Amino acid sequence: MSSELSLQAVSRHFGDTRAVDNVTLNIRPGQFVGVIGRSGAGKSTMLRLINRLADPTEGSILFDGKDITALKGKALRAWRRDCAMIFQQFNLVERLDVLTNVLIGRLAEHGFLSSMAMRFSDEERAMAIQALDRLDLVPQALQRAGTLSGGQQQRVAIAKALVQQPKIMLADEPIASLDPANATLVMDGLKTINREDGITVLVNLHTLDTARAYCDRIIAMRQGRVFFDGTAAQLTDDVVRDIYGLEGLREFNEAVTSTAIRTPVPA
Ligand SMILES: Nc1ncnc2c1ncn2[C@@H]1O[C@H](COP(=O)(O)OP(=O)(O)OP(=O)(O)O)[C@@H](O)[C@H]1O
Repeated sequence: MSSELSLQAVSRHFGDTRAVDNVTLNIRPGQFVGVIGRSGAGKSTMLRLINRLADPTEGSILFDGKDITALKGKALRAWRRDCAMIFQQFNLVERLDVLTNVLIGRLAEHGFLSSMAMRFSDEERAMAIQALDRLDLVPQALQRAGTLSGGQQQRVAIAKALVQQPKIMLADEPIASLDPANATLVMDGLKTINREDGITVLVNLHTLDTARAYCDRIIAMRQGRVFFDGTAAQLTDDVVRDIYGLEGLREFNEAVTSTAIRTPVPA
């Protein structure tokens, strides 16, 4: 199927650690997929393999039928543009204003010289303002990114990803440092983009409630393997207990409560 993302028996080992262990998944275009699991379960490594920040030890990853693990040079840069990544710590240039940070998302389209000069067209500026508008951030457009709250910074990061015009958005624990109100705004932003633009979203989450509320499909990982793959409705405590036993239920609930030990960024 066109634009399907497919992981085929993918593993990534670090010495004796099987960070990702024989994972096979097919993700249809436009799905909103949440990945949950205890710290160390392999969630980040899986996203990093998809956008080629890491390479698999075994297996292949296909998008649109093309093996993305074989891409190099220009083709690899094009894949990274198609597959935007959002990080827990926002990855913005704090001393630059919000609009410029969003425009940086366009640099993959520029040649070396125009990248160095950070020259952007009127059309690109309009695109960046429109992306900020969708995330309710136009009033902050000329403010330095470092002066925004954590939730606002994460929404800027989403706007920056959006102007890349990606086909997939990968988000590695985008709300783990945020308070609940800001976390809701960020998740709402991702959901709107998913619904309105049909962009596939794959998001690592620590809270089961968030996964249930937003995701069409939930994948739980344990020791590098897929431990559960289904809809939120299928993910009742009874189902988890039936399939995985009491130990599984305990692990499931533990897996998603570790947010409490993270330090929130002030709103
Ligand atoms: N670059 C690396 N070198 C060595 N080991 C690594 C590396 N990256 C990840 N690992 C190991 O792989 C396993 C999976 O890590 P990963 O970060 O993917 O888990 P995670 O589910 O994202 O955890 P968290 O929720 O804490 O981010 C862990 O045991 C981790 O220590």
